[in-house]
Amino acid sequence: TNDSKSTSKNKVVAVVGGGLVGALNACYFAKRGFQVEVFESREDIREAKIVKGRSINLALSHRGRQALKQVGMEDTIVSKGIPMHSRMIHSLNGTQSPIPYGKKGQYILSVDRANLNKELLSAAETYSTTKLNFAHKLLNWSTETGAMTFLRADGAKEEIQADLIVGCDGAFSAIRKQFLRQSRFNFSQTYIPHGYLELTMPPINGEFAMKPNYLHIWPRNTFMMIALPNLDKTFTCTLFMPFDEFENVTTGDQVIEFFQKYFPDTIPLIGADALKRDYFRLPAQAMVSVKCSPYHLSDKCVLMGDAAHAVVPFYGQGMNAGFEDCLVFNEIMDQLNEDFSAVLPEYTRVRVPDDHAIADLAMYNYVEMRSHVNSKWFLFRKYVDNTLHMIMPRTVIPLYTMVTFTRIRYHEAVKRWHWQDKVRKGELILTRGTQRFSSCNQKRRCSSLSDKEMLIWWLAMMICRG
Ligand SMILES: Cc1cc2nc3c(=O)[nH]c(=O)nc-3n(C[C@H](O)[C@H](O)[C@H](O)COP(=O)(O)OP(=O)(O)OC[C@H]3O[C@@H](n4cnc5c(N)ncnc54)[C@H](O)[C@@H]3O)c2cc1C
Ligand SMILES: Cc1cnn(-c2ccc(OCc3ccccc3)c(C(=O)O)c2)c1-c1ccc(Cl)c(F)c1
Repeated sequence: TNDSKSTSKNKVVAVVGGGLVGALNACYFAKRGFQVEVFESREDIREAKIVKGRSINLALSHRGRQALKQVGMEDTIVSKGIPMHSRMIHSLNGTQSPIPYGKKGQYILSVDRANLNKELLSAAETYSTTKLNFAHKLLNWSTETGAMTFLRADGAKEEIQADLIVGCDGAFSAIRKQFLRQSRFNFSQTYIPHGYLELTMPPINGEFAMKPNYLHIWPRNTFMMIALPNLDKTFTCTLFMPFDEFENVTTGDQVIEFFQKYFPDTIPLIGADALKRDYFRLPAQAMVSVKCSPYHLSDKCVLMGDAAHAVVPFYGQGMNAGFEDCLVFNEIMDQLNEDFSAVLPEYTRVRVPDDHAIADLAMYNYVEMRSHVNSKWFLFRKYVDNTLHMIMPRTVIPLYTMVTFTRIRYHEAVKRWHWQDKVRKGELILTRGTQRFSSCNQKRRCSSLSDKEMLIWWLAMMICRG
């Protein structure tokens, strides 16, 4: 109704954090007619040189694209992304095996992080009601009055009030610090023993060194490496390795020895000298998983993005989940007529189970990949997934497909995955042949599936193992 529009017109929303989620959120609130003030501790990255120490490119998938689409940014971002239609699994002997992600339209996009952030900041700035305040670092805020204290580049402190505070200040959120003092606020933080570092794979004779439209993966159990393509025809390779191992590799020769053993095909592509140089450019970065609830504090403050749920990057969903946070919050704003006292608790009720689910899924993927995913196992698992999905498209949807190519709520995808696994377990009983009736009497069937369906499962397994 008009009066709700007029009230949002003079309501101030403070977005703390001008990273990927904060910048997108600014677009969402500005589009609704709010006065938006973004406070970002760093200088304006559109003027600064490359930001070091962050992942250089990211995989954008369906959830993130839908969130960008809502504020008219999807085409701008997708046009500067590189589609990855399949994984390319690199075996130790240098064999490369492509496995498609799905049907024709199902691809993920490699996008440049800094460019994405710049585009979103500039998009936010196109709204007359948005102001971007750089070099403003939140020091503290009062949960009683909502007053925020910022430290400015000139060392002065500035106190700011707002009608709503949106904490988008990342995994080590200063906004969240005040939540920790509240009764019944749940918080957990886990650093995993792996670190990551990024290496650049340059073009060869002006062309990509590897096929560009693939997510290149070198699964080596404890060690994994991935490579995502960039518009300048380089690849950004991310090496994941336990910190203990990083500590063992301290000289250039040891780097070459390590790559010779685990990623031999990449040495000529990255270049031995570049490898020795880039490997020591920055220390390996840590990866943390943060879960918390509730995401809101009365009608005053709400956490989104990594500030609410930092996830380990083994599903390529952190940013996609944070972008989807903005979309879900916006949907609830529509449903509850922008009444913050109703919207915020509803956002917590709806979103916490989903963000906790993706945090758990990412951690599960990490544990699964580091424990027994080498290239053979990776290929086998994906062949099984794709074959069963082909045979029974409505009954079996691979978990990766539900997470990456649909907006099935993350926690629903997990529930469905467990159900499918139970059915798969049922199938295993069948394929154990004679054992089939040892564990249950002749009359009663061991699983709910019909013999015909069991036979299909069994055939599928045989095909995959073939
Ligand atoms: C190695 C790696 C690979 C990844 N790959 C992918 C991928 O392929 N796909 C994907 O979807 N996600 C990926 N992610 C996750 C993704 O990077 C994060 O989920 C995403 O950056 C979260 O965005 P955010 O805006 O919530 O937080 P951030 O990007 O951390 O932004 C927070 C912002 O707040 C600012 N800030 C912090 N403290 C304050 C303060 N006190 N006052 C003011 N401002 C402050 C920071 O300067 C920053 O600009 C990856 C992450 C890593 C580490
Ligand atoms: C950046 C990004 C975007 N998506 N994924 C991703 C993640 C996991 C996947 O499968 C898990 C699995 C394969 C085989 C058996 C169990 C689980 C697949 C897949 O199915 O291709 C793709 C990543 C990624 C991020 C880090 C590492 Cl280390 C990595 F390898 C990939």
